[in-house]
Amino acid sequence: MATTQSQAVADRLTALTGHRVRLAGVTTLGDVSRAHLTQLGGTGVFVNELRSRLIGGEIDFAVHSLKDLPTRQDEQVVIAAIPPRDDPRDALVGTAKFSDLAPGARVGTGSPRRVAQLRMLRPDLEYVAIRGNADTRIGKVTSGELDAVVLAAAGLGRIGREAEISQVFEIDEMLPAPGQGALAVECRADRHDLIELLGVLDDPETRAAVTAERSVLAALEAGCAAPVGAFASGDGHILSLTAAVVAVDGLRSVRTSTSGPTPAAMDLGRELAAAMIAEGAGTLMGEQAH
Ligand SMILES: NCc1[nH]cc(CCC(=O)O)c1CC(=O)O
Repeated sequence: MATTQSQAVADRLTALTGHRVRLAGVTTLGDVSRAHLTQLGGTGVFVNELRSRLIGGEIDFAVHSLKDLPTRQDEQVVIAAIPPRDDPRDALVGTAKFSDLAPGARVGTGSPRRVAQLRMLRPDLEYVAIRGNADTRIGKVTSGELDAVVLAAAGLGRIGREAEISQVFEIDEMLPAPGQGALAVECRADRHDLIELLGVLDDPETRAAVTAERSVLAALEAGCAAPVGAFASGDGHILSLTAAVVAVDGLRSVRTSTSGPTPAAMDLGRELAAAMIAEGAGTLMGEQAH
């Protein structure tokens, strides 16, 4: 997935600027370790290795899945571009549609956000914690070990396995992770010419949407492993933002929506998070902080 999405960004940059791009593959701890992501310190494990190569000058820019970026920005690097977003939704790869799975069916996902929301929809299924890349996860369905797995539709599209999707969850039933489906193109903060060059890849509408979503996450002081979903979309002027915190038992949730002027995306997220905390979101998250 990382190679495909990096190559797509490289090709687009070449098409728009004429600059040739050479891919430098980087294997991170997150790729090789079998430990659960939460034990490795979250998805920051994918990001830190790339950032240290940027800072060391070994590579000029890095392509990340935006949802894997910690909300606190490292000041030595900047997000020079956020390209147009792919499908932000979650998808089921399985033997049947979600509503048609038999009671007790085994559904794999490593994400507390997904488990919590799936439990709200189908408390009668068994949720199994899994890790590994998309191929490994899908393999557990093919082998019969699991009846279904839930993955990001965008990731499945990037690895050419969208044909195996049995159902795409609507945003209303399953709020995606903040930034899901979007990419971030990062470079060193002192490379002004490069920042300008990479700017051709930026999609302001996507940037505004993911800014609002990530601002909710930051204001809730939550990370990528938190059961927090957020999604924003707009018409270029007004941004609509919905966010939810769901207890992993799937019994309680705080869900709120708001809308406001697109340039105020950051404030919109912050205000929504404050409203969620007032409704008890902090308590819900605190319960799973152990
Ligand atoms: N945490 C891993 C990760 N990071 C980005 C994606 C998918 C692509 C995307 O959301 O941009 C995935 C896999 C998944 O959630 O299924």
